[in-house]
Amino acid sequence: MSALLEVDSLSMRFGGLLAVDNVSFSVTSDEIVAVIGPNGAGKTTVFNCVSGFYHPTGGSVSFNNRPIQRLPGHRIARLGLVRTFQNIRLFRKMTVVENLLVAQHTRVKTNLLHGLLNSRAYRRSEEEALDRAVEWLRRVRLLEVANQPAGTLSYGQQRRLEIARCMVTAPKLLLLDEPAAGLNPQETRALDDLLLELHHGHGVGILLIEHDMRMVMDISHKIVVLDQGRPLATGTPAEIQSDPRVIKAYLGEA
Ligand SMILES: Nc1ncnc2c1ncn2[C@@H]1O[C@H](COP(=O)(O)OP(=O)(O)OP(=O)(O)O)[C@@H](O)[C@H]1O
Repeated sequence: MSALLEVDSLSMRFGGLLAVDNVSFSVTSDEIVAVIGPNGAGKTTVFNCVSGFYHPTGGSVSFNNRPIQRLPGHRIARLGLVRTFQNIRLFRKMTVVENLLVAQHTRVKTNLLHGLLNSRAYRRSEEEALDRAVEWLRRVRLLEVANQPAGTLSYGQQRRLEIARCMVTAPKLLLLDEPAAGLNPQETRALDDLLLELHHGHGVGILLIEHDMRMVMDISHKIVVLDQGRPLATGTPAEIQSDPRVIKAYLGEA
């Protein structure tokens, strides 16, 4: 299967600091790929380069065979590459369902005039957006809290809402920055199931940064290990777990 995301010789320099140094990897729509490494290894910087928050200072990023390293984040999102953040970023005062409706506004195909005239096309697209929101709330088990302000949800629920917010835009690739952070073991297991369902049931490629090694080893097909910005190893969970360089740099510390 050809790669959905191709990261080639990626580098990112901040003044004197080379935060990402010559990193290459790929993700197909058939894969769950994890990026791991000690604190400060450059994981989030790689995500920021891939999702258009930073323009890399070297190398290239292509998505569906199209170079994206110079595109702004919103254009990349429209191509089908969407992300979550380490710190949850929801509209806390809006209700859960409103968060999912807002997320779809770049997608709903109507213009301002249609909206002003309350045309049939506009109403239909709004109805479809609501149907999609409800469907995803059901899948992430948040339907019963649909009308509560997002800020009142538990941490685990907010994490699931963030994923639903990505999914209503029908992405091809989902980037998740520490999705299990702050979750209890039970919630983390539920997250495993959700990610596997997205992958199997919806054909979405997944690239995640995660410190929870149990989760990484259980659900990833491929793991990319970074250390001080540099690529240390890439392989299957079994290969990574038995790689002495990785054990020394990372797993040995855990
Ligand atoms: N905007 C920035 N300006 C300057 N330095 C930065 C910037 N963003 C990141 N860095 C530096 O780049 C290095 C890599 O940081 P990054 O956040 O990518 O690491 P990480 O692997 O995601 O770490 P963590 O696991 O703690 O989230 C760090 O030394 C960090 O201080």
